[in-house]
Amino acid sequence: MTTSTASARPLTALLGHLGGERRAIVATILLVVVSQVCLGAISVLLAAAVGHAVVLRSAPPGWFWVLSAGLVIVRAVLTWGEMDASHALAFRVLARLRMALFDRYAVALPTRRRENTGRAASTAMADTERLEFFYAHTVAQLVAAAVNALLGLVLLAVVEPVLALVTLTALALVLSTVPLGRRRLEALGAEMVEATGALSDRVVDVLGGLREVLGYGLHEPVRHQIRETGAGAARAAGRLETTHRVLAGAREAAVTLAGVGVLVGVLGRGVPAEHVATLVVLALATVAPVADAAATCARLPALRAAATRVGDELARPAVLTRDTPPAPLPDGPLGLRMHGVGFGYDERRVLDGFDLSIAPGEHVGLRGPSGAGKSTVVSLASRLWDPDTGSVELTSSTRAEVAISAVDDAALRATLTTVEQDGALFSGTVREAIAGPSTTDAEIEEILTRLGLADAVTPDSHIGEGGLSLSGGQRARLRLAQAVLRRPRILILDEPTADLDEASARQVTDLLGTLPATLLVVSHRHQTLAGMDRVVDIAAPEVYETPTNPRRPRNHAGHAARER
Ligand SMILES: Nc1ncnc2c1ncn2[C@@H]1O[C@H](COP(=O)(O)OP(=O)(O)OP(=O)(O)O)[C@@H](O)[C@H]1O
Repeated sequence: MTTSTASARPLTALLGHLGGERRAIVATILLVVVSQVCLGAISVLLAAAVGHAVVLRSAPPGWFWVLSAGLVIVRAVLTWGEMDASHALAFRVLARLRMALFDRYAVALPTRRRENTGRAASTAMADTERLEFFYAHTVAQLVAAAVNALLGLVLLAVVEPVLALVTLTALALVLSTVPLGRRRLEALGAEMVEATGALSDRVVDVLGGLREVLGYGLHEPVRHQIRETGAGAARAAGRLETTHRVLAGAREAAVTLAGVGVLVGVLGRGVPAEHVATLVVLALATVAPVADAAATCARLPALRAAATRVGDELARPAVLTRDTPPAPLPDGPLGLRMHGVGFGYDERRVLDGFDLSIAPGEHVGLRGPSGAGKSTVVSLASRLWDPDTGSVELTSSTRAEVAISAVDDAALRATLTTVEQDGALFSGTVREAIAGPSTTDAEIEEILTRLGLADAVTPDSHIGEGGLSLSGGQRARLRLAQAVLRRPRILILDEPTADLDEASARQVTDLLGTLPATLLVVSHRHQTLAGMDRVVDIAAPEVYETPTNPRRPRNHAGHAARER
């Protein structure tokens, strides 16, 4: 669910997110304006040369060639510079818009509520690409057409006011095509953006669930859905193109009218024959760029729809807030305390007044019925989301507690590592997938051995996209290895042994028992929970089990007695 900013000027509103690029946009506009005027001047000079040669049967004077050659050189340099500048600007605009969106997604988390990420992806990828072109090229084109038209009209008015009047009429006709189909273009543009968003949703869904498509034989229904959604997008695009073509025809007619009108005016007013071509070309050079700009304006509704979607995404309410300045983390072992935590997805409450306190260095298990909210506790304890009520704090034996929301994000991630139930591994080698910046191969080999993976993979083994070439249990253990190699002070694990056989689960439990980190482990498996100092039942958090792991030396003296 997004909150619409409903900005009346969505394209202008996004300028606020382009920061330093506004200067570059102005510079590109200046380049394009001068380049456009040069082009107009070259066309008019050539027409003058032709008129001179055909009617007077003589070559134009020397200054003419010098001026023409100078303009051609200036235009060539400007075109080159403009291409260079506007391409670079387009990339930077794209990067800025995407970074602004990703920054917002990082605190607004579309996945927190059951939203389809395809739409967010479509906005971040496709809409931003449409807009990149607008800020880097279109604005400059519109301004250049306006300046060029103004100069052309002034020149024509100086030579012969009637010609300026005829050209002005043609310009008015060209411009009248802009509001002409506007409502329809707006509706069709919004429909097309909506339809391509829906298509993106479907495609992202199917790509994410390819195995299910194969496993359940869903080819036909999936194909049908994509075909239908694609056909909807194609129909919207088709209607949009037809409207554009009709309007383009009207604009061509207006440009032709300008040429013919000026020709008639010139002939009627007895202008010398050698100037006829010059004046007709001047009129055409005045009107044609405006016709191109009008064609661009006709595409603005689709761009406005894209800008509205980007603006809406950027206005998503944050579910993570950042305190500034960030609070420093205490040194030494850290504990974790959740106090009176309440949380719900949309209207549905999952946690209400939830309390959990883990002493520095303590290993705590969390269990409870399916759907009771254990993974939600993991997300809140890891600060992937913020609670609606209550607090989550990091505690230390030497300093006052620090609200987890007050800790700088990078410092928090270096301190607290979470292994989620369905977490992903990146493709590449085992080393690339699991090693931290200073991890040695010896450390990787040691942990692979301890987790029973050394026979299956080496640091150089390729694991495929998302670890596809591994079994589910191997993937789960590699994700654990990745977390352990980061040497976090707090490690939070959601079902680390769910995919494992007894022997592998025992290896994991044994490894966890030797970790100096503070541990919170969600599990349904008795054997895994038995390795913890203490187990909390989420359904009855006030009832704490007695320590189940006499093998592990307790390094959090006093805490357990206090809790029980
Ligand atoms: N992203 C989400 N959007 C909306 N509701 C959600 C979301 N994630 C979980 N829920 C709902 O919140 C409730 C708690 O889910 P959670 O995954 O925390 O339970 P759990 O105790 O970890 O379950 P399990 O043991 O089955 O993994 C469930 O009813 C679930 O449907």
